[in-house]
Amino acid sequence: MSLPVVVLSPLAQEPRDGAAVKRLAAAVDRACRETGFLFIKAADLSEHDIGQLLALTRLFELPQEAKDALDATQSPLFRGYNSLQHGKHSCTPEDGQRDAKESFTLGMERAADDPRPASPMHGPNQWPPAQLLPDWREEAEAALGRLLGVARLLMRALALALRQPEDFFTSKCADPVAQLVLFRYPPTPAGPPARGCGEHTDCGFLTLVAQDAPGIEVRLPDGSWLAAPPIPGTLLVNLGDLAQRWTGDVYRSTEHRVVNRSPATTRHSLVFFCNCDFDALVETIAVPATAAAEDAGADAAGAAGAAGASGGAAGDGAAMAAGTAAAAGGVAAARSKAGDGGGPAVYPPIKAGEYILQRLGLMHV
Ligand SMILES: O=C(O)CCC(=O)C(=O)O
Ligand SMILES: [Fe+2]
Repeated sequence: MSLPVVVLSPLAQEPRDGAAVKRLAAAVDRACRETGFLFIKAADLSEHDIGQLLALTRLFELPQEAKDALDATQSPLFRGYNSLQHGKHSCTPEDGQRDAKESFTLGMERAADDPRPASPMHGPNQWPPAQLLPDWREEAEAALGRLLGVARLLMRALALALRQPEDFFTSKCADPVAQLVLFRYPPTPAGPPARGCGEHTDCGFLTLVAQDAPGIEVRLPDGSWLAAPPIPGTLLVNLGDLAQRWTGDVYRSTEHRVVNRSPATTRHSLVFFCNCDFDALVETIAVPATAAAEDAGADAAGAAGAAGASGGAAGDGAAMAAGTAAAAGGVAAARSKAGDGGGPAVYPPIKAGEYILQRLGLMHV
């Protein structure tokens, strides 16, 4: 078992090669149903560009007191620095163990006079002083923009994979709730390797990871762990719980962890957690429980559209109940299964930002 590498360039090319776009959407669909993990390659993000993104982790080379001056606990949105010794690190806080890593979190800013509706998850970052890290802020702001561009390309692929209009997700991501987190995981010179990031699922929509050394591991359906070391010129992508919820549990948000098993190499990563606009409504999409055969794609798309519009169940025999749920005015607070046959689940609609806020609250308190 290995994770696929999906090349997104057919979506950025004009004129479109329809067959290549269809193959790309099918590859994304398959990966999202299997593990929700894949590597992506985007034409305007070269290996050199990814190296430049990772160069932001030079922040960790600042003297400890300069990093402590940016402590995340000073920030209402918990943005800034988390130290190896004192910070709150754990993605799995309930087990009381601390993760062996430093991190630095940035998010989307918004000027006080911005005319858009307020978003509780937009706000000021803590920036390292320019005299200590010249150009760092400009590079970090550019990185946010670049990664958002790649995430939007991926969203278009996902929308096509789900047989939705191509702008289904991008139209909900004009000014998304997003965070960029830099990590530094120390090596393990002796003894059992320390846990860098406890096993967890991501709570949001899409996660894009640039990494310079092995360490991240993905839980496979049989319970074993698959290492996902860096592939030059690619980003590792995984779907979070919001994506799983959106697709009625058909697409997977899979557990993963980080363990730096190297005795000598420090691992750095740059992780872009991309969600949707704070007010974007996430309503379960009608997704066939089983993938349509590639050459039957057009037929399946037609069936999916019809099922969504009429609120019925159709397609390749899989239950497609999201339309039904919407027509019935929503479902009970708990998830409900579409029939007893183990078809896609249906969740009540929720605003993306509220969902993330709730989940991050759980992660960080
Ligand atoms: O550092 C990484 O590669 C991934 C970290 C991670 O899974 C997370 O912070 O959610
Ligand atoms: Fe994660």
